[in-house]
Amino acid sequence: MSGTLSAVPNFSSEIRIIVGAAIIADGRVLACERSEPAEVAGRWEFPGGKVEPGETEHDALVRECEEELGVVVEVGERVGQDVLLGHGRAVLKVYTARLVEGEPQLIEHAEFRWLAAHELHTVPWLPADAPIVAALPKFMGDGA
Ligand SMILES: Nc1nc2c([nH]c(=O)n2[C@H]2C[C@H](O)[C@@H](COP(=O)(O)OP(=O)(O)OP(=O)(O)O)O2)c(=O)[nH]1
Repeated sequence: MSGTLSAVPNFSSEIRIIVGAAIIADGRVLACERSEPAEVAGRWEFPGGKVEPGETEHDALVRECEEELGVVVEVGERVGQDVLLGHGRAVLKVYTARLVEGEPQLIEHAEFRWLAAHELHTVPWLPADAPIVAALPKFMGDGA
């Protein structure tokens, strides 16, 4: 060991990518209530999670929607910009998606709701989602 930190992989500088799916059907988006961990339980989010090593963002979205909701989705366009999370240690990227197989099941979430554009403010989103929620209506068509 040289005693310098340069020989040690600096995991702290790695930025995790979190992907979220804004699943849209008939002008409504699927909002999901987190059941855990305690700090975020009761807050609402887009289904999704961390991109695993070797996985594309697209693959991660498809996998997370299957794990969390039991559905197959087709991934569409980016919604809004990257949102920094955890003091810059992670970045949230949200994409539109549409259901191609199955109906959402409550597997990991406490509740879900299909919200029209004018109802987006009716649930307490995770704070980081605010700019994404603001950008969403133009992707939702005429469902208000
Ligand atoms: N899925 C998702 N996560 C979000 C959103 N907004 C937001 O701040 N987050 C944060 C909450 C968490 O700190 C992190 C995602 O972590 P997660 O626990 O859902 O990821 P995961 O499913 O891969 O988790 P795990 O299997 O490793 O426990 O991103 C959002 O809209 N969707």
